[in-house]
Amino acid sequence: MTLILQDLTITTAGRAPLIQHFDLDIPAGAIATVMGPSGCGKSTLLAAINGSLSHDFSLQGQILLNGKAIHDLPMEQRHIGTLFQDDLLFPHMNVFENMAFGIPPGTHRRERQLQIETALQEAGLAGFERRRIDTLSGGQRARISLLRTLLSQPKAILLDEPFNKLDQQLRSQFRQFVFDLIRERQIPALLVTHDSQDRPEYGQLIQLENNHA
Ligand SMILES: Nc1ncnc2c1ncn2[C@@H]1O[C@H](COP(=O)(O)OP(=O)(O)OP(=O)(O)O)[C@@H](O)[C@H]1O
Repeated sequence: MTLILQDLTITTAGRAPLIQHFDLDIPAGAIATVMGPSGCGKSTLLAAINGSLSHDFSLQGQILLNGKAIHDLPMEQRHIGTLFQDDLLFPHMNVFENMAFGIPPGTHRRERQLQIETALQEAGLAGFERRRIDTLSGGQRARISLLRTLLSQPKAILLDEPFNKLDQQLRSQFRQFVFDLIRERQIPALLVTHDSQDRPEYGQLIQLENNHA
């Protein structure tokens, strides 16, 4: 699986292009990092990739996932998982119910149960199925959120500052957990961050400028 961005230009009416002639090639299991000042277009770039770009923007160029052009497909057909600063879990539901949202519809009940159980075991959270989200620690919630994304079998993962709300120690633990799973599953990933410590030791670094001021 590879994610390739080819000659991407993102514009909005009446302003200089936000992103211009942008190229990036992310092989399976690699994590590329995008950094840059506030407003330079990091989140907009991710939105262009996962199909949630606002209609205020226009996009030129190509986005290829495993060789297939996805830039004209609706979000649900792109198979891209995104993790945000907020874990977007439903606090009053339990872990099982939250994780079940990640599993493709039509999956048999027993199979769904097995997938959730296995994922929890691998993450050191065996037996957490019936725990309500609002009784979990920040680190546990972060892990559940990543597991839910992985259950949807994404072909690429976008990380939009997902470590931001965690304190220093949890932050480095969760970062390692995310990086290890991405490498293990051989999924291409794109990380957006303000903090150079969030970068994996390997992978490209792309510095965006603020062209849009
Ligand atoms: N719907 C929109 N229409 C027009 N301009 C927009 C829209 N949404 C965002 N922008 C502008 O696009 C630019 C890029 O925003 P974006 O959120 O991608 O930046 P960012 O690099 O992710 O910033 P931050 O680090 O603060 O999250 C900003 O100047 C923002 O004001």
